Amino acid sequence: MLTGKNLVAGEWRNGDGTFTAVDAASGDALGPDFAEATKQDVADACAAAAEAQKVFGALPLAERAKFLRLAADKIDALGDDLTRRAMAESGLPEARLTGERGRTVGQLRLFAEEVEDGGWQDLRIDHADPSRTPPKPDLRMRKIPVGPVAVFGASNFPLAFSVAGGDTASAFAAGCCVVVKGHPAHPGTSELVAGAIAEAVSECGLPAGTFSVLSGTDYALGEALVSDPRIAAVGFTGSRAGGLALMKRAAEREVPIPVYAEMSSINPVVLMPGKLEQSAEELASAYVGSLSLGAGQFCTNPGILLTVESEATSRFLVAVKDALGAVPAQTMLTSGISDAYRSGIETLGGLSGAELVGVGEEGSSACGRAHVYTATGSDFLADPAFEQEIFGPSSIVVRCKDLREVAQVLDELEGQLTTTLHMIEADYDDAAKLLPILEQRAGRIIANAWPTGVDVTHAMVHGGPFPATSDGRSTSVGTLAIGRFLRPVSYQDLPSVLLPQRLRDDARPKLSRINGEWRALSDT
Ligand SMILES: NC(=O)C1=CN([C@@H]2O[C@H](COP(=O)(O)OP(=O)(O)OC[C@H]3O[C@@H](n4cnc5c(N)ncnc54)[C@H](O)[C@@H]3O)[C@@H](O)[C@H]2O)C=CC1
Ligand SMILES: O=C(O)CCC(=O)C(=O)O
Repeated sequence: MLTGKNLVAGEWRNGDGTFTAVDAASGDALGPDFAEATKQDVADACAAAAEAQKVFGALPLAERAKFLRLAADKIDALGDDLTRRAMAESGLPEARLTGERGRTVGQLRLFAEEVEDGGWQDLRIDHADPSRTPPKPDLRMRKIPVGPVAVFGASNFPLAFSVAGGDTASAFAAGCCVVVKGHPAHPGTSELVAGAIAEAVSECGLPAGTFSVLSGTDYALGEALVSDPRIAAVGFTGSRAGGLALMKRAAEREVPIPVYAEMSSINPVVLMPGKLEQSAEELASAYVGSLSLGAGQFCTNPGILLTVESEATSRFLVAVKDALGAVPAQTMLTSGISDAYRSGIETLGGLSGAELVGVGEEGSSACGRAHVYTATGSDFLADPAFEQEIFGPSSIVVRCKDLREVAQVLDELEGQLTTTLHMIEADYDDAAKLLPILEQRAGRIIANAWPTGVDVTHAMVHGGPFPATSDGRSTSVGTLAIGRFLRPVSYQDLPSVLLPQRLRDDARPKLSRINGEWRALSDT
């Protein structure tokens, strides 16, 4: 079924040389050979995207929504072939990938509803007042797509953060054409999804340049894509080094562009004393479950847990050791990622004050073995190396002498995607004192749950201050993500016939801001 070719504006192309997909568990090659996309492919995909942008960016919202829904249907129709290929390439289990497929099509459909709602256009009208000195002009504002977006597929979510993942869905919803740099760890999965979207593009009568997918192993491919003058913004999920390199490239362009990169986060979890006293064993088992989920390959992994030194903390650590003993080693996404995990663990274990709490079961070299370390608050504060993200099933329990030291550690941490408080009512006064710090540190604050697992909704923020993301003012999950790929335009004193339809006096948008007042449809 697979051709190994890249999708360049509707055309399936061979490239310059080939690379091989690898079965994550066995290390065996998976056919066919995959084409390395060329610089010419980048140039052609971007030129076609710029042309297609004129049509796709101007589509009526109902048609844009129809395209998103058809794309979701086409991915659904790939059925188990898609799941099986993603399982082989990523080593992730069937249940996880079935769930991820549901999330992927679900978010395309949610964005379709969001497109139709139109509230994200943020329509504003300020009527003219010729009697004012100086005369006040008529001003009408809406948000429009920024232009073609480059999306870097992530290795750890081969569906929900890849070819048709959240970045692609939100860029399409904003009205932007998309050129994807496919992740070389799952080229077959990428090709299947690319084919589904290409069919939706064609059946909706959209220009073929609306969507392209270029896979390859060479960083030069991603650099060429970010450098292309027709690309207007970038979405990325991956390593801190990769995100920083692409941000630098984007900033050095003749016309710099924004890069929305989600990179590195250790997601601090605080066990408040009242809750820990009551539920040490239960918390330990849930903690080990969260840190080892999906071989720990989540940017929301709870990489650091903070407690206050006590008898309950000792009980918690014993329970963590016991729970870890039963955690099977799980296949990691790539040999590079499992090598990086092993070396990260070795570095952490060698830091002054780090003590091993326990380990999971041992597995093959393709697997990640769960590890939990502990250190005191003062050892942690003495060495910034403790807060390096280790991508995999590991975490560190930091034992602080009191809640002031907990606050101090939180205050010293870099920006995070999430922060979590486990608490009972008796802890609320102390929790209230920590909240201002947590808000400064992260994009999402969680109570009595674990950070892994991100709901795709309207109020979700999957973002946070650097290095969690390159721009803490945005999110890569949920409908708010559309805002990354929009820019505002004001129309001053334009004759009504030349105005965008939704800004005319006879239009009835659901919500708009007229002379500063919010108007719902029923008021107009
Ligand atoms: N925090 C997170 O959500 C994630 C973190 N990671 C981290 O990244 C490491 C490597 O995993 P990958 O998924 O392969 O991420 P990666 O950042 O190495 O690669 C992601 C994509 O960006 C491209 N890329 C990376 N560096 C580039 C550069 N300098 N110039 C141009 N293109 C570049 C790659 O070709 C790939 O398509 C993991 O060991 C882990 O530490 C990986 C996935 C998610
Ligand atoms: O936990 C999730 O569902 C999303 C995590 C994520 O964005 C990531 O690991 O890259």
